[in-house]
Amino acid sequence: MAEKLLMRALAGETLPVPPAWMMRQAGRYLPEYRATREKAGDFLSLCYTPDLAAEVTLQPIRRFGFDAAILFADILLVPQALGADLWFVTGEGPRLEPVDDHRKVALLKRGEDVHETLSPIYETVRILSRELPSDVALIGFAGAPWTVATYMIAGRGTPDQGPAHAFKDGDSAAFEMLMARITEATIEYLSAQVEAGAEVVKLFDSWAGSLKGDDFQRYAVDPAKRIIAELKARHPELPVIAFPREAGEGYVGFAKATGADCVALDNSVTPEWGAEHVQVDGCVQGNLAPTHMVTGGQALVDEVRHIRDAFSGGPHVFNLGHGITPDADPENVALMLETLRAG
Ligand SMILES: Cc1c2[nH]c(c1CCC(=O)O)Cc1[nH]c(c(CCC(=O)O)c1C)Cc1[nH]c(c(CCC(=O)O)c1C)Cc1[nH]c(c(C)c1CCC(=O)O)C2
Repeated sequence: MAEKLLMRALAGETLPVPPAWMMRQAGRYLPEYRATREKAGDFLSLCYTPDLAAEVTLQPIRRFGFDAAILFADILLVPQALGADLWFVTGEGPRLEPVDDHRKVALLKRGEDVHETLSPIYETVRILSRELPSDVALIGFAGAPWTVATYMIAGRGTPDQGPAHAFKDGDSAAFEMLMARITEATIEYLSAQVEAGAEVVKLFDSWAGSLKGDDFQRYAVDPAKRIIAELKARHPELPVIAFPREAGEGYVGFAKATGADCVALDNSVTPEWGAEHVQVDGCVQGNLAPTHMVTGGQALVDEVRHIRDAFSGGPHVFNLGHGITPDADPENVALMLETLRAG
């Protein structure tokens, strides 16, 4: 069988039709997701029940025929595995026991100890690698250390990552220790996903855009570089997608600086800019605005063609610029794929 389209694009091949998948493709906009989540009881039980997590991973593949499946889990399972209590408040989002001083950081678990909590996730990956259609690639993932740290320090999502910036600037030794603990755990977690059958991994740095100047190098580039180097030492063929969301100028040279095989772009940059400044170094992923999945129509069709054409000169993985939202219409997802593949 010819190699999977996603693997070919990540290896640097320019394809006539790019492979496509969507961030948060298994999610609340799908009635079948909501039904399975109900069966699990709540979001975290869904993440930790391998049969059900595999089921929701497969739902968008069956319904739409994406070229890749992304493991169903969450970036906040790593803090939980490190020992910080995690829960989700319906309609509000995640809550964690804050890790906001030196003592609490020192009490976190180390590296390989995270497997105890995370082993159900590896079982989900094993089920998926058996059950996915042979032409669909399986993507594993984790949060990048800075983004994970922002939730751990504040104990919740924050609009400007203020508590994390204050901790970084106020107690840099404790902050560096926290970043190191998350980095170690992330290497172990992603490596175990690969051993279980993930073919690609993606690092989500959703809040990279709030790191300015030297901080971007130290807390977005350097940890990604370390994680990627260690993963590639253990798994030399493994492609890695990095997503330093809203990095702006920081996207330029990010692949070279970190060793990532593909850089995912959010929709604050134009595809023309991305082609000129980022795709010159290799594969890019992105970058349709998620709002098109709500509004649809001719604007969606035009924008899918625009993005496809702008990136047609090099390796490209078609995706949204951020996750699909719960108010999206599944019909628009089908229209997006049909437009993309119609040439
Ligand atoms: C920051 C972040 C989180 N989680 C994630 C990120 C990075 C990407 C991004 O910036 O969106 C990543 C993530 N979260 C989820 C996945 C699964 C795979 C996928 O389909 O993309 C992935 C890759 C499932 C999820 N993670 C979450 C849901 C919704 C939970 C539900 O069913 O109620 C899903 C499907 C919950 C979650 N998880 C998180 C938040 C802030 C929330 C609450 C907000 C929300 O509800 O959308 C943390």
